[in-house]
Amino acid sequence: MNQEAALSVALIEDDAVLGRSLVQRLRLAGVATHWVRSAAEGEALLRRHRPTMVLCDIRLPDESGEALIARLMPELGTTPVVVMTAYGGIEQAVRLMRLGVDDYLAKPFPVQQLLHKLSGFAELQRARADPEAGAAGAQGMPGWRSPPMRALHSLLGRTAETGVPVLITGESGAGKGYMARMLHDMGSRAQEPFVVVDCAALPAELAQAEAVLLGQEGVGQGSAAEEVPGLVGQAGAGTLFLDEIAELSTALQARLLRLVEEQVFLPVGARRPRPFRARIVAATHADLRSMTTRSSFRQDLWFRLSVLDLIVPPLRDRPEDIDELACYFLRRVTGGRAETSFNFAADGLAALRAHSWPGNLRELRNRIERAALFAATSQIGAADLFPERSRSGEPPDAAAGPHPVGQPMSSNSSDSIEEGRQSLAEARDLAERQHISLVLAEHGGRLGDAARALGVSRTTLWDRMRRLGLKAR
Ligand SMILES: Nc1ncnc2c1ncn2[C@@H]1O[C@H](COP(=O)(O)OP(=O)(O)OP(=O)(O)O)[C@@H](O)[C@H]1O
Repeated sequence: MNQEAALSVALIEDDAVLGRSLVQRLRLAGVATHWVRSAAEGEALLRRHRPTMVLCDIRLPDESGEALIARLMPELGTTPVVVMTAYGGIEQAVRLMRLGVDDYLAKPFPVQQLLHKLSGFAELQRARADPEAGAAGAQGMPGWRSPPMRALHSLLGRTAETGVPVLITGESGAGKGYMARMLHDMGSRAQEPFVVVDCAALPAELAQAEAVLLGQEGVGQGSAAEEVPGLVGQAGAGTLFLDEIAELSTALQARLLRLVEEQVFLPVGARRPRPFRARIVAATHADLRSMTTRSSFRQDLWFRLSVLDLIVPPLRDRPEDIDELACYFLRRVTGGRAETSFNFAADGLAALRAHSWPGNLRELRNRIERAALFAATSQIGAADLFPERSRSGEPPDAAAGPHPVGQPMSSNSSDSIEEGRQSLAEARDLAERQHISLVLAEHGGRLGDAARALGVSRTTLWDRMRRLGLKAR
């Protein structure tokens, strides 16, 4: 390992023999090691010292390592935590990783394994500290600071190499698609195709949908007849990502079940099934479990898909991630010049932290992109990010025609209405237009979701939009 002198481990282990031996071996490898033997001492150590990595035993004399970590996790930030366990096996490891633990070592383990993990974490920390770092750095991986996201990251890492189906659930815009892509990129499938199936956009007619999904044999005439591969075949040995899986028709659910259970698929017109080698990752914001009780989703398929159930928490449940994500989106929109061209004013950051983010990361990204486009100064403030809250709105621009939904409405002051020129009806329509437009943008233009968020029926929303001159995207 390089730069060992800079590495340090906080070791919390009550077993004197193992503790002494680990200290010796780590010091020999040039790793500064602080060893304590109880949870209380561990807590005191971690409050005054931030190591490269925390290595903690699960059974401690005064408190369990699990309880200690659960309590300290919010303060540990991005400091990696590895637990040593002789008991419990995988169930315990999964529970610990849900707490935010980064990895575990089953006793007895070779010290080389520990050193390997340590150097990996050190590499990640260097990448995070370096703004020019690549995919593993802060630019490539923002929003993983909070305990639930750290836990998810650990789970992704552990399962990236396995082929088990994964079901990703979470609110709209929380990052399910992003997570699916990460799972693909983290394993050896990264070199293989990542094929997205938007289940909501498959043709309504079964034969057409089957052809898109499974492919079709004998397309064309006579000897020129050939097989047109479907999305399933195109996935090869990579990942087949089934987005919005709850939208899949009952007939296609049956085809998918065969794919998952038997690892084969039959293109339209083919006599012999083809082998299926890709990993299936499905995502939905719907509650599949309750759909199975209403028989709108097959229970057997749900069981098969949810071997590993990853829940992406909504942004409001991980406030620790907001600042980093906001800076990341700002850097992206300004082509990496955030520090020199744009910055968040204090009230801007405070407003971002206080918002409840019903549209999750998509809403955050949209608001920042819009603010960077329309902000009057290089300091992005609360009014740039939440223009709908400011008293002065923008005038309905008759000449511009209907405003496309999902795109921000201008908050440019030159467009704003001069005080006293608006009738009450105009002011109300303007506020309504802005609000509907924003909620639709937050929900990716999906009328159903936006209607739910606005507390009206789809038809009412559609009517209002028509009357206000708003067009669906
Ligand atoms: N950890 C992350 N870091 C950076 N950007 C992210 C992260 N997670 C999500 N995003 C971005 O946030 C936006 C929304 O994410 P994504 O499309 O994955 O959400 P989703 O949960 O799949 O939404 P939907 O259910 O509406 O399809 C995308 O632009 C995505 O690139």
